Amino acid sequence: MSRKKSAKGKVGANSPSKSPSGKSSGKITKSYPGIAPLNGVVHPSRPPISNSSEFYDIAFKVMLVGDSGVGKTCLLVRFKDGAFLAGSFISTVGIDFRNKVMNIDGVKVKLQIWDTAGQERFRSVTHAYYRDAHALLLLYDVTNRASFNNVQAWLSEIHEYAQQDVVLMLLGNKADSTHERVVKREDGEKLAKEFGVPFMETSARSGLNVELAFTAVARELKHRSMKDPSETFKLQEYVNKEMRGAGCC
Ligand SMILES: Nc1nc2c(ncn2[C@@H]2O[C@H](COP(=O)(O)OP(=O)(O)OP(=O)(O)O)[C@@H](O)[C@H]2O)c(=O)[nH]1
Repeated sequence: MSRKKSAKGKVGANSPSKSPSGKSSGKITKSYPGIAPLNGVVHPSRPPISNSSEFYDIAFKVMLVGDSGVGKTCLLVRFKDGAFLAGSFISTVGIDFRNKVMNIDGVKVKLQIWDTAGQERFRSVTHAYYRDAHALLLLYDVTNRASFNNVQAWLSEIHEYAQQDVVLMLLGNKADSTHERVVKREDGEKLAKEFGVPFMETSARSGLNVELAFTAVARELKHRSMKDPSETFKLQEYVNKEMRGAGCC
């Protein structure tokens, strides 16, 4: 698979966007064409529009944020294509997205997942996208202490630019890198607890918890949008239960 990332960085310029794998994934505009109205308005299996090729009932925008190199693009590619982008690291330029439709208890939930550039120089570009995000996955790299130390700064940024009720989850990525690990799982758990954010470790390389992270977010968003009082959903409890079930951690 090509390791080439989107290299346009012309957000709002209506230039065709390239996915991390080099495939076209649609146009980048701030009006997000092809996405259902905000706050999870339910559509009776609406037909595909714009660049989406699958039917869905509800759609949400999810953003991946965190320092450069923590594995945002790799996590997205693992989730979308089930593959790992090995090889030399090429930083994302600007912002890009890919769609995935998930079946959550018979409801087709479409996630439009935005992969942002972690580099400081693109920060003003990504700020513009926070406001429309329904969920944010904030990543750090368990082999990079600085990326963990920066989590607090990312949370401040999120509080400043994102919606107040945005679904948020902290992910400690590269959990496969046992020898290079410098951030313990307990440290991630502690920090997450401190800020009241659900947490889990992931690995884009091995696939550990990647599907689970997106499924948990999709379930939370679906639950919120359906507002079914008979059903309660607690993201962290769901994640813990699923991980125990999988014999993990
Ligand atoms: N061992 C290991 N390496 C990973 C994992 N995820 C990503 N990497 C590697 O980390 C490097 C950076 O990954 P990217 O996904 O490009 O990082 P990013 O967060 O998108 O970086 P920016 O685009 O600069 O924001 C690449 O060399 C990947 O191969 C993982 O789970 N395990």
